[in-house]
Amino acid sequence: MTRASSRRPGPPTRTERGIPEATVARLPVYLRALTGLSDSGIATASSEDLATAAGVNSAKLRKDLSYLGSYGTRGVGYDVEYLRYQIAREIGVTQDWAVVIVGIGNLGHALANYSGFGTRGFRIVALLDADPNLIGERIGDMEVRDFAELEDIVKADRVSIGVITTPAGPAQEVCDRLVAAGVTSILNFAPVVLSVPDGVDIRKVDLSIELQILAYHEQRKSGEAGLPEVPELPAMNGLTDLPSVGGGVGA
Ligand SMILES: NC(=O)c1ccc[n+]([C@@H]2O[C@H](COP(=O)([O-])OP(=O)(O)OC[C@H]3O[C@@H](n4cnc5c(N)ncnc54)[C@H](O)[C@@H]3O)[C@@H](O)[C@H]2O)c1
Repeated sequence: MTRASSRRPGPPTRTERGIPEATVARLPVYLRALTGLSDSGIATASSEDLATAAGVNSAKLRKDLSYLGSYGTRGVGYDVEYLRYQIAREIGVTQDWAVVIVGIGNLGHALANYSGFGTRGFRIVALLDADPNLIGERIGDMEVRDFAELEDIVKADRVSIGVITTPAGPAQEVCDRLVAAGVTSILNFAPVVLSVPDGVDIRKVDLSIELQILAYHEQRKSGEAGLPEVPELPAMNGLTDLPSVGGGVGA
C-alpha cells in the first residue's frame, strides 16, 4: 500500500463524546430525513435510502452513524424509529428546551407564529420586546412581554436558549442581559458578531450569506454553460442623438 501524502490534515474537531463536529452538524439532517420516512410509514431503511433522503453519500452516513454505535442490520438496514430516537437523544431533543425570543418585529412575529419548534422539542416560553406599543400584543396563544421581565422568566422557566431578533445596535446589550440572566445558548439573527463568555454557545443565522453562497454556485453554473448572451437593446424610436459611451457628460 502506498502512502497518499506526507501532509495530513489535522484531526477533525470533536465533541466531548468524541463525535466529530461535522458529524454533529449532520445529525439534525438525518433526524429530519428519518422523520420524513417515519411519516411515510417506512419502518426500515437501507443506508442508501437514508442517505438519499438526507442528501449525503451513504459511506459518510454509515461512518456518521457508527459514532452513535448504530450499524444497522446487514440485509435489513436501519430501524427508522430506533435510529430516530438514538439521534434525537444524542442531539438532546428528547427533552424539552425552553426558549425566549427577544425582538418581536417582523422576524420575531414570523418565528413566534411558526408551529414547528414545539414538535421538535423547543418550547417558546416568552416573546420579549422593549417597545411599550408591542407589549400585551397577542401572537397565537402568547402575549408579547416586557424585556424587563427577562431575568424572572429565565429563572422561572429554566430557559437555556435565547433567540435575538432585534436590530444590530442593541443586540450585544440584549445578548449580555440574556447571559447574565443564565441563558447559555444564543441564536443570533442580528447582522453583528456578538461576544459571549466561555461556556456560552452562539450560532448566527445570516440568510444573505446563504444567498451569496447560492450566487457563487449560480455564477459557476453560468460559467460552465457559457456566458449568457447580451440582450438586444430595445428599439429607440426617434432617439438618434445619444451621447457615446464615456462621452463625459458634464455636471
Ligand atoms: N439573519 C437573517 O437572515 C435575517 C433576515 C432578516 C432580518 N434579520 C435581522 O433580524 C433583526 C430583526 O429584523 P426585523 O425586520 O424583525 O426588525 P424589526 O425592526 O421589525 O424588529 C426589531 C424588534 O426589536 C425590538 N427591540 C429593539 N431594541 C430592543 C431591545 N433593546 N430589547 C428588546 N427588544 C428590542 C424592536 O422594538 C422591534 O420590535 C434585524 O437585526 C435584521 O437585520 C436577519
